[in-house]
Amino acid sequence: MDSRFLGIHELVEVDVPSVAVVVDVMRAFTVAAWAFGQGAEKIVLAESLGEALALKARHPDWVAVKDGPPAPGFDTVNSPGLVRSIDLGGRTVVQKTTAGTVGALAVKEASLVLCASFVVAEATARLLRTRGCDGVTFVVTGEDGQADEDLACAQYIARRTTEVGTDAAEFLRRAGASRAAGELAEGVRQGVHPDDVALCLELDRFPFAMVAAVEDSLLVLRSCAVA
Ligand SMILES: O=C(O)[C@H](CS(=O)(=O)O)OP(=O)(O)O
Ligand SMILES: [Mg+2]
Repeated sequence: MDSRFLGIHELVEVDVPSVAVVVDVMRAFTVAAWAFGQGAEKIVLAESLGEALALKARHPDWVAVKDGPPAPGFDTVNSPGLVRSIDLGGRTVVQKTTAGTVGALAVKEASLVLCASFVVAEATARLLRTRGCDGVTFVVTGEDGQADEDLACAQYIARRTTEVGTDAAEFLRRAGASRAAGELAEGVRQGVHPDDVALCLELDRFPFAMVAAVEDSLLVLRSCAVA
């Protein structure tokens, strides 16, 4: 399998990828996986805070999530430690964050878009294996493609797709030593639960992959059971 690792801004220089894996470990796609774990039916990835609020206004039963501090109109923030205690059974979530949701929207034209983090790493690799994907573009969403928690996770999934026995330890160590992990632990970022970093480093917490596709002009993320 040919893998390339690009930041969001580098995507404008390449053709639309056939298969894209958008990685955001801290915290968008760890939060998304927890939302599905808590029963969410689907997650709409919003283009802007304004669109998220407009969708929430149109669908008051939807659960609106943003990163950073809490804000009027939003139900909660982009924190796995907080989302894990919300019952989302059958609900639609609308999520807007700085990096993860932006990265997914940047590749929405790809034939297959997966959103990933360590909590769904093996399921993501298994889906790539079963689909027989030979060229995969990994979108490293954080820090213009330099975020080591995202790059480490992307490299781990890429390796794991072809070498099933790949050990995660060194990749998880890098993520735990990343700038994002430090900022979350030190309280630099807002909307944080004390367990967030540990939850983002919980390998294969969930058995499903997460597939994004355009539905009625919205980019919708759904969990996908992988045999
Ligand atoms: O919520 C996050 O961790 C980040 C945003 S910030 O760096 O905390 O402001 O968003 P994400 O898109 O999940 O990387
Ligand atoms: Mg991030």
